[in-house]
Amino acid sequence: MIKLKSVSKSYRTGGEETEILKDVSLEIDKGKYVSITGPSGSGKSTLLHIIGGLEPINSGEVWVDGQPVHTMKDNALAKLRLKKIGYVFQQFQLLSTATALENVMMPLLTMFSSPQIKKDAEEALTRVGLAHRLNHLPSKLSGGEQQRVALARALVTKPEIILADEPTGNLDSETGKTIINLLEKIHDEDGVTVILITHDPELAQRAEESIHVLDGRVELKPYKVAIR
Ligand SMILES: Nc1ncnc2c1ncn2[C@@H]1O[C@H](COP(=O)(O)OP(=O)(O)OP(=O)(O)O)[C@@H](O)[C@H]1O
Repeated sequence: MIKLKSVSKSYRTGGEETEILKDVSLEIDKGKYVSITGPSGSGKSTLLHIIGGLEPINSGEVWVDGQPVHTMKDNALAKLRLKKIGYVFQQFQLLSTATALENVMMPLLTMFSSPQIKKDAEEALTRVGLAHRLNHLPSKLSGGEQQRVALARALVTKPEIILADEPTGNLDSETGKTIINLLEKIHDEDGVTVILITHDPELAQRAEESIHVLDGRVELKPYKVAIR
């Protein structure tokens, strides 16, 4: 379960404080598929970063799987992220000098011995349909393939939560759909909690619940039947 209790977040730039999230409370049950929508600049990424322990808050509480993210020190946060959370970003964020396989092995390097790392990374890449692209550099892959590598990298640690920040934003709509289909498959098969930021209302409605961010507040609305 992910729980935010009265969370406020502001940024200070040039001596000016801008409040992005105001007294936000919400709960996301384990295994849910949730979309986050809202206008540009409303604070969607900020909210995702707060949930993932990447961004400190000004006040309130953030709980992830019973752990108090708001009070945890950097080391403990890094462990929590590594063990429980997989990230997928709009810009893929792959290491350009490393092959697909090496990119996916990266999160595991601190966790296991090397034969196991390679096997797990190959498995993750096979799962996203890239068994034939293991040794390609990102520059030799299409945008959709790069995002699939990023998805494999997020999966490889067997996370409980996948946070996806507009993963289709840099892809054409058909390629974007293949990424969303994969995310949905992973959610359905592994029971992973998925939180997806999207500007596409059609994609947002495929989730079980949607969080709408507007003027610093959030509204959580259930979709009675996920449209798939
Ligand atoms: N590190 C930062 N320092 C100062 N202001 C920031 C910082 N990060 C984000 N902001 C501001 O906070 C607001 C919310 O940003 P955020 O990226 O969360 O919005 P978003 O809803 O994800 O936007 P988009 O849909 O355009 O990606 C924006 O006005 C942004 O300029």
